[in-house]
Amino acid sequence: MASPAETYSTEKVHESANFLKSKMGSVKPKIGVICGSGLSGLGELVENKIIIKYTDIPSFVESTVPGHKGQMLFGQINGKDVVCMQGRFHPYEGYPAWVVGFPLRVMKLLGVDTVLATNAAGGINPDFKVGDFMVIKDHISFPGLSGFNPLRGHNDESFGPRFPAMNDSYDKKLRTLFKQCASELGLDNIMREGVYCNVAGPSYETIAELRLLLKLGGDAVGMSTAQEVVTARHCGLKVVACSLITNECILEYDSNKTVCHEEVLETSKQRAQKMESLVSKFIGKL
Ligand SMILES: O=P(O)(O)O[C@H]1O[C@H](CO)[C@@H](O)[C@H]1O
Ligand SMILES: Nc1nc2[nH]cnc2c(=O)[nH]1
Repeated sequence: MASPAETYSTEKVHESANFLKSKMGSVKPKIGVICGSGLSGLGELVENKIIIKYTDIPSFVESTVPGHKGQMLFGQINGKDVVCMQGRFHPYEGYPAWVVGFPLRVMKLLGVDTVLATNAAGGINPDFKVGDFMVIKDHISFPGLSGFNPLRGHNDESFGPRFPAMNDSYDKKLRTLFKQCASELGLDNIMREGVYCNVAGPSYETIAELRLLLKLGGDAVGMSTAQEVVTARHCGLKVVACSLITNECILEYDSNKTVCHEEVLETSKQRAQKMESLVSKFIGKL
């Protein structure tokens, strides 16, 4: 009989978590932060840092994408104990969906109850401008819908149910708090809310694909976050997520513009300070 594809192993998640517990000293993180492309600077907010490279953590893989540092930090942001992933894993790096979600289960075992995920995304909504922030209210995961779901395979009931609901993935109260923090920082003019389309990448989208995403109700597009959110929600973590709109999506055939990762990283660099102030304020209020 054929065996199911390789998937989570409970022992491996516990092994990673136990390794990290032995390194994180007296830090007791209830908050997990994931830094998106070019947003590793959020890690600079962490005080009294303990740094652990992904390559040293059992069952973690390498972060191969420019703008993702590939290390886990423990310490405090604005007085709150946090664990911060400076860099994430993407399916286009060749990793199965469960590997991309693996750190979220590890966070759960470390005591985390709330995850703040950030990402860089292209703006599909024509009202959005480069440099805007978009608090995510929902996602459409094309890989997830077509079988590339991190929960595929054996279900470990100790983490969550076989068929978890996802309609309330992006916590309403946390979204409101996030927007309120943006308001207090005078960022209302760049703060949006919308639907994140998760695509597999690594190629950016064609014009026809982007027009399809727009018609389907997408506001921004990127190659991450959904697998993390599905894994986090499955094991009962609360989620808030924010995209930085790093580039305009080209929807017209006569445009002479294009998109590249350098532009993505450049916009992230320009908005890093604002994102850091927002994240710090938000975490201080959790
Ligand atoms: O989603 P993050 O990791 O922020 O990065 C986004 O930016 C990269 C493409 O420029 C892709 O990895 C895409 O997902
Ligand atoms: N798929 C995709 N990912 C991105 N990440 C940052 N910008 C983009 C984009 O335009 N498309």
